[in-house]
Amino acid sequence: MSTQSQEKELAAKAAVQFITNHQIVGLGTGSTAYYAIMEIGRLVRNGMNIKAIPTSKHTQRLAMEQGIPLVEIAALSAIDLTIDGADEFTAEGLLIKGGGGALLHEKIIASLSKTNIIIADSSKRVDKLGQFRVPIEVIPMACGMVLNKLRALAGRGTLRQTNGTTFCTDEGNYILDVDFGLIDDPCALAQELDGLVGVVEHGLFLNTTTTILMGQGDSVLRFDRQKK
Ligand SMILES: O=C[C@H](O)[C@H](O)[C@H](O)COP(=O)(O)O
Repeated sequence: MSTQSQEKELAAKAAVQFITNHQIVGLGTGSTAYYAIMEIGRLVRNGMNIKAIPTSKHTQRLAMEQGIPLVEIAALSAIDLTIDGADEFTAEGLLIKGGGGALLHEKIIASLSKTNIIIADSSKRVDKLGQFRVPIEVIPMACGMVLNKLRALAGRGTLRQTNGTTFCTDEGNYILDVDFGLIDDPCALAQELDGLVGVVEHGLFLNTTTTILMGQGDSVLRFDRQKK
């Protein structure tokens, strides 16, 4: 296993220790969240009693394979704890997410969660967000219009493609991956993006994180931030 994978697994296993019996647990999406789902599956098979809510169809399939009991989001007013990955994070708890295209569900689940634990390997830590392009989920017919508007915000976007076809989210929307350079004021940018017609959601997660657990070599570093 590579060092990066080891760091992901270490962070994931450390996060799973925060789960207690009878909790509703949000399950993130991506290669780091994968390790958390595997560990939760193991604990459930050993008798842990929780219900989980997945952040994507992919995670839903994984959780079902692991025998993790699932609950519908419509049945919930709050989620106790969510464990999810990130594409970039700062020690202050600012994130870029959506590299896997699940940002909309992830943001909904994060906003419902009393505690959000982000798990990552050490390559994800940055001083300033923006090296990773910001994923923006858009209504397909509004793509061209949104790309033009983003240019006015100094954002250079490309429509996400996978294996030669346009990537579609679980909701049937498209993703624009947008380069804003290093982002001096993520809150101001998030406000601009929130105001763009045709944008469904964006990958700037600025006030949801409670704690970040980052694998580094053989250890796990913890960064805490209070949810506003
Ligand atoms: O849409 C995907 C999610 O935001 C992921 O949590 C994020 O892309 C990190 O994924 P990974 O753990 O595979 O780097």
